[in-house]
Amino acid sequence: MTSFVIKIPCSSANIGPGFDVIGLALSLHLDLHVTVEAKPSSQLPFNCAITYEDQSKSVEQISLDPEVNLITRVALYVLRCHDQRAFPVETKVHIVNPIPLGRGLGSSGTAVVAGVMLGNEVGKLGLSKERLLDYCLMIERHPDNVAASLFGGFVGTYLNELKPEDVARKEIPLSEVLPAPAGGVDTGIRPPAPPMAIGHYRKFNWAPEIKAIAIIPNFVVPTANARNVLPQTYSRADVVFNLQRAALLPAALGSSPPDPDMIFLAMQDKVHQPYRKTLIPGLTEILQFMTPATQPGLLGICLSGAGPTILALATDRFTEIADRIIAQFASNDISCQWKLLEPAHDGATVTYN
Ligand SMILES: Nc1ncnc2c1ncn2[C@@H]1O[C@H](COP(=O)(O)OP(=O)(O)O)[C@@H](O)[C@H]1O
Ligand SMILES: N[C@@H](CCOP(=O)(O)O)C(=O)O
Repeated sequence: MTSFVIKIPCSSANIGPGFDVIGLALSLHLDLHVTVEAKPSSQLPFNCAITYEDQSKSVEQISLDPEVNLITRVALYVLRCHDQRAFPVETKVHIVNPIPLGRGLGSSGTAVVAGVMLGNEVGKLGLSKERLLDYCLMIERHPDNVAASLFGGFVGTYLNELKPEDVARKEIPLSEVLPAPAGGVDTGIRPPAPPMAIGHYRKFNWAPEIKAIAIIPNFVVPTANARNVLPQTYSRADVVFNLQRAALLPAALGSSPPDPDMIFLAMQDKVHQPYRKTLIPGLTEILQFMTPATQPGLLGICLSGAGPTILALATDRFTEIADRIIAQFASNDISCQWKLLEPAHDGATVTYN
């Protein structure tokens, strides 16, 4: 028997102006406890049995069918790109998930990273993390959250300009990458493997004094919906506004001691947050009602990923800051939980028992 644990941090993407570019891995981890037994005890679909421990108090039921569950479906995609049609006999995957679903803390990106790591490990494929990022990008398609979860820390990401034939392969519909479940039947179709080097990342410094407060409202905003409210085109003024702030952000968050006014300014955004206010009651007020001048300890506030979670960066007075944001949500009859998190510098790890 082989057994190992895959650990993946959640993420907060964008950090204000870095829409689809900047991500931060945070200290809330999805764990997969995996065992592979050489002898089958029963006939399992695709040789895989899933158990799921929800520590996130989400209402959504996560499927335990390996063809449907996002993590095992992604693992099967990676395996099938390498001519392995199923998990090795007999794979047991126990998922322990404290990341709230659909709240902007990268639960789906973390699950996709978990899937590629799982496929790589059980298939003994020996793929590098750089190559695994290609597999993630065939599914998630924006690199900010998956690169943070895979590599850890505070990252800037970009997509490479690919050759025309590779562009076509990268843009293959998701339904061909992750085909609809076929009711336990193996269709034998080999899915499209990703082109090489779709995306890349660079780690930035993070000042050790800066902590992340995640204020998590009790409602879901699916990332797809939050992307659908964004415009197709932007004014030059809004693009320049974001470029100016995104260029400052890594230096602002990497400098010790932190400069609160510089960080607050560098976390402003005109590309995604103003449009997402239609999905998150009170968002505009929440992003503006306190500043480092009016709240000691505060450095900056932004939407975490596609929301609805709010990320407040701070050096101290964490409870006070969280309580003030929670009170703002409460004025719109929205209740929240909150967590004090730190950057997770290690990214996704595998530990053999
Ligand atoms: N651990 C998991 N296992 C299986 N599916 C997951 C897991 N985490 C997230 N998902 C899927 O991803 C969806 C949330 O994705 P998304 O809308 O992108 O929100 P988020 O901001 O949390 O990533 C969930 O509704 C669920 O279907
Ligand atoms: N850049 C993306 C990030 C989505 O992150 P998630 O945590 O909400 O999945 C976006 O803003 O749409």
